[in-house]
Amino acid sequence: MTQTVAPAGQPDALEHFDDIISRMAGRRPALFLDYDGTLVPLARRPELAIAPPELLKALSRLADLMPVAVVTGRGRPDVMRMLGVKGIAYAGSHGFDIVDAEGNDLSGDIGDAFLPALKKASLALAAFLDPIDGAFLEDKIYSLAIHYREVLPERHGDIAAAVEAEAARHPTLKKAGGKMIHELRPDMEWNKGTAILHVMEAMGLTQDTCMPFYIGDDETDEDGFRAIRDIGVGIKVGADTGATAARFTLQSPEAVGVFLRQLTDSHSQ
Ligand SMILES: O=P(O)(O)OC[C@H]1O[C@H](O[C@H]2O[C@H](CO)[C@@H](O)[C@H](O)[C@H]2O)[C@H](O)[C@@H](O)[C@@H]1O
Repeated sequence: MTQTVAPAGQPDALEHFDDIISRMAGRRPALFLDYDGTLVPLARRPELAIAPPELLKALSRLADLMPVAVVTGRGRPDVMRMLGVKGIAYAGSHGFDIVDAEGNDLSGDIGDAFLPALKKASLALAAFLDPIDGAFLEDKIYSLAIHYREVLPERHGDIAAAVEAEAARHPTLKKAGGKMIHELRPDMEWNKGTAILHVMEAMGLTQDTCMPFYIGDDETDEDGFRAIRDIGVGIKVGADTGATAARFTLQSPEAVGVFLRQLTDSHSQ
């Protein structure tokens, strides 16, 4: 099932832009984009990872040319507030909360059975983290992020243990990782990859007529790269991408911006 390839140095998507375009072979692109570390650089706290106006403009232009969806670990209302771009789909909480470009719900009640456990875990972990300098809980409704980026390293072990213990108390939840965060999520086979395929189906985007791109930077994005590996193009963001199922890389969110502009230009002619 896991289809991660060795970090032998995936080709750079900007250097191989023409090759990527030629893979479309007459199909229409559909663009799936992660937010943190992909569209915007990582910051000390979630509210500081602000999308610059030129990014908002670029996404708006892209949305006029092709289907665009942001697929993020953030809560959907949060990422919609951060971007505010109309005409694109938003999948929040790793795909447990999705609306299409017109604002129609695409996720139904998929995560609802997990809400009582998430609420209990949220209250318990918020109380545990409260006295720890720099630690905080981000409640994203269908998942929880426990942030420790600003915490002294000697407390990292205590935080990881507390999250493990809370996960053990709730068999319907599972612990996952991220960049200086732990997460608690519903323990079911639903992730960014299944969410992308679900959005494609809901929007009538078939692999005969459409080639999906997924651009992301983190371990949860690997699900997205695996899901589209045989039908589209996965691009991992970062200078050191490690083992990944993505076929191409981009060095930074800035390089993502350049790639998006080139994609716009190549489709507006
Ligand atoms: O799927 P993504 O869009 O990449 O979201 C993943 C997580 O991103 C956010 O946390 C990360 O970015 C923060 C702001 O730059 C940073 O402070 C934190 O250390 C990173 O892990 C977000 O807050 C999480 O909810 C997302 O799951």
